[in-house]
Amino acid sequence: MSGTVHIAFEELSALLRDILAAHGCRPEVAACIAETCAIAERDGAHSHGVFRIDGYIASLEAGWVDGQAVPVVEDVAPGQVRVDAMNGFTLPATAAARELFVAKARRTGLATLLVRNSHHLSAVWPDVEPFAREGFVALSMINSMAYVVPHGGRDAVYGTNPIAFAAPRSGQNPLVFDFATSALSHGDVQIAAREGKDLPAGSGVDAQGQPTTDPQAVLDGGALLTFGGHKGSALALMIEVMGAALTGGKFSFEVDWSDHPGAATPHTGQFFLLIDPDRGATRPFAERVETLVRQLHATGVERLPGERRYANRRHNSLKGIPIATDQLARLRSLAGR
Ligand SMILES: NC(=O)C1=CN([C@@H]2O[C@H](COP(=O)(O)OP(=O)(O)OC[C@H]3O[C@@H](n4cnc5c(N)ncnc54)[C@H](OP(=O)(O)O)[C@@H]3O)[C@@H](O)[C@H]2O)C=CC1
Ligand SMILES: O=C([O-])C1=[NH+]CCC1
Repeated sequence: MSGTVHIAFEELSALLRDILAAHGCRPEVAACIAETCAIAERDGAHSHGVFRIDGYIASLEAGWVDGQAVPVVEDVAPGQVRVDAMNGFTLPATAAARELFVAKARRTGLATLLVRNSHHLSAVWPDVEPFAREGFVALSMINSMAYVVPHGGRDAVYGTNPIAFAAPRSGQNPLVFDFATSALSHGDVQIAAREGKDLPAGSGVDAQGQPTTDPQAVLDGGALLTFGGHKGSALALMIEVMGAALTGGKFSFEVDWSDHPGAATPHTGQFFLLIDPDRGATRPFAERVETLVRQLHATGVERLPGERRYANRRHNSLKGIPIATDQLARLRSLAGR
């Protein structure tokens, strides 16, 4: 049986960077994906941590995504930036547009960033949290691949379509949440299948459209449901509109990787909105957010979204990130070490 070791964030990030570089990513691309993947592992978001490295490699090896792509940034309006990721990953595309995007939001009070022709396989809160640390309210949405049946429909049309939100707090880590609009993320279904665990009732259907709690039945031609019935379904709909129709990316149901067996990175689009709260009517905004948080605590709320991740971050930054020894050995061999 494999034991567990603890590894420093920088060491894990460097290891993942070497793996991605060894599989065809240029250095800047490898660096930003490795960092986000290591952040997810450090903060305890295992569905989008090192477990995803095989998906990145599979998409690169299948020729589905271009690890060498150089994104093209377009300055289209006073409050709007577009990026064509050129069939590369989303993270380097947003990194390339970041400076212009932030400058526009500062100048005009708000700005949108529309990324298309891009592949996203990571957790979404690392995309928005840094903006809140710079004082912005940030929102992001991404559509993915058709794994989710719309409420009232028969077949999968939507992706697991996550939404992420971040806002500054006064003297505290930003208020952050992000989640899939499906009952579960596809990553959690894969992990449940690997660990031989059942899914919660009401999260998925099998290939015949019958309710199932068997993760393998969901993976083998079945589908997920949206969370919260028609309400989650409406959010998933909005994310298709914002992530694909608005950005110029593909709808989740248009992602066709049948010619690229093994590919695992959805080729769609990502929407970002930044708002400068200093242009709002409440100043200081972050203090106003604290008034709400105090009321939540007063009514007995002990856990705000994001707090588990911040606690994991504090702990694992001190003690190291736990990782199974056989998984670490495998990562080292993938890096050619
Ligand atoms: N790139 C992509 O296309 C996709 C990415 N994803 C990513 O997968 C990850 C997991 O998604 P998902 O499984 O839906 O999210 P989770 O259900 O794990 O978490 C959802 C959010 O709710 C918070 N939360 C969870 N439980 C509680 C609680 N009891 N009280 C208060 N807050 C709570 C979490 O905070 P905390 O983390 O602090 O617990 C988090 O912000 C996300 O990071 C998402 O971005 C998902 C789908 C597609
Ligand atoms: O877990 C998930 O649902 C996904 N993660 C990246 C694409 C879809």
